[in-house]
Amino acid sequence: MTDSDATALAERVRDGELRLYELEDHADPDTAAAARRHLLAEETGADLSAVGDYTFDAADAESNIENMVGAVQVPMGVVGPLPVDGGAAEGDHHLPLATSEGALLASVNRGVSTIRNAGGATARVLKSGMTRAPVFRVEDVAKAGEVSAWVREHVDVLADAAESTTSHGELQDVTPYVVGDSVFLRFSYDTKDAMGMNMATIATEAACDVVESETPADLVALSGNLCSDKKPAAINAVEGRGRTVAADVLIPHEQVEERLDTTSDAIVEANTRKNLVGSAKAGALGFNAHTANVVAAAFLALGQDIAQVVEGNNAITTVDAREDGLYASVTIPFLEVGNVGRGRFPEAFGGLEVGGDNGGGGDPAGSNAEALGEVIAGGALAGELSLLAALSSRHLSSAHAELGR
Ligand SMILES: CC(C)(COP(=O)([O-])OP(=O)([O-])OC[C@H]1O[C@@H](n2cnc3c(N)ncnc32)[C@H](O)[C@@H]1OP(=O)([O-])[O-])[C@@H](O)C(=O)NCCC(=O)NCCSC(=O)C[C@@](C)(O)CC(=O)[O-]
Ligand SMILES: NC(=O)C1=CN([C@@H]2O[C@H](COP(=O)(O)OP(=O)(O)OC[C@H]3O[C@@H](n4cnc5c(N)ncnc54)[C@H](OP(=O)(O)O)[C@@H]3O)[C@@H](O)[C@H]2O)C=CC1
Repeated sequence: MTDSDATALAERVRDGELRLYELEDHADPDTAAAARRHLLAEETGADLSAVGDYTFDAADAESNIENMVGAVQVPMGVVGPLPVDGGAAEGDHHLPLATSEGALLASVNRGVSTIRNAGGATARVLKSGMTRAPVFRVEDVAKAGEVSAWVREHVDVLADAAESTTSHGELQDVTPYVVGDSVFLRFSYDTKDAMGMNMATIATEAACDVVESETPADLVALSGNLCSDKKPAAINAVEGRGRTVAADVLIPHEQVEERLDTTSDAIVEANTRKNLVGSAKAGALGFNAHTANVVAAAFLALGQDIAQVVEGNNAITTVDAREDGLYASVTIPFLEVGNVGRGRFPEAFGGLEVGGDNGGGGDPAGSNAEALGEVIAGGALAGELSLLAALSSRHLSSAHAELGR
């Protein structure tokens, strides 16, 4: 690619000959991106040289982005080693976290070193199922009842149709929900080592064809918002979505005092009044301090779908001053993670292995993605412990003044 190629391409857009989004039909993806940067810089006066200084071939991102201009760079750090005794994860793990929030990594790292010193975290994926819930229109509630009954009696027929579109996914169940003349069918899939949103959507569309041909239901929208993707929703908090994962640890009281500069009782009171009572009064769906910080930073660093952090924030943090130590847990009802699939854009993060191996070779199938979920849950637990400690020892603002400014 030469700059003159990009400039010439930009000229053709400016002259109205080409549309901005069709430049890859006329030049290689890197030149197309350069032409868009040229036009954007000209219009805005912005210096886009850093945006254009990316290290991967733009062609490798073609299934991840449209109208590409370049790449954004976010500082990435690492916390660990975090020992995780998981259902899938085992041993010590380093968790990369990408963020622009000063003090966050120091805090999570403090929680990690406290957990490590106490012998490590235990973690388990308690349920796994990626959901897609199309909405259908019917004549009336009598027909809605008829469609629901048909669906319940023909899950196997729907599974045949759905599973014909994938060589990995398995339909677990289909649950009908009715509101007047609307019927929602919440399909849940075992997506193995993939996060599975594309898989579930493609498979569900095939199943919808069967519902429309066999029942009086007419499909209105392939996603009826009861899935519920990228929106905080109680159905996910109760039923789970993606991986439902929990992590916990028991920290001797003296280690709480030595490493977190506070007491177990102070942490318990802060969690009760803040994460439980405060969240309840706020009408929050999640009862935690900042699990979204760790989920977002891990998703960014590991090429997950960053919009699905919405779900990761609906965690519940519990702490209890037991006789033999401070018991702490984080339960994340829906963590949508995967180790395989184009959506992860491995070129961006260099295929860092976290939890299980990168890719789809989990044995049993799905265990790589489960291990990733367990390590992220362990990181979220570390972040909860450290922030609760900082709040109860009154170090929050000083930490951010020192590290975040
Ligand atoms: C900042 C600290 C950790 C100091 O805490 P400290 O105890 O003074 O730190 P320390 O120097 O004694 O080191 C203790 C451990 O911290 C780690 N550590 C210490 N410094 C670093 C560093 N530079 N880089 C990496 N790791 C670091 C490190 O692990 C070290 O242990 P070691 O490994 O040496 O045995 C503490 O004051 C703290 O955690 N404060 C809380 C800050 C925080 O959690 N911020 C993020 C959340 S704020 C937010 O976005 C959410 C919020 C608050 O709005 C949500 C809500 O509403 O609640
Ligand atoms: N479509 C939508 O409505 C939405 C899509 N997304 C996007 O979806 C993407 C994630 O969806 P996802 O389906 O995971 O991604 P991909 O479609 O990118 O990849 C998943 C595919 O990888 C294949 N595969 C290969 N090996 C394995 C294995 N061991 N386990 C499981 N699958 C394997 C499967 O193909 P096969 O099925 O052919 O066997 C599977 O469908 C992200 O980019 C996200 O942003 C997010 C929200 C909504």
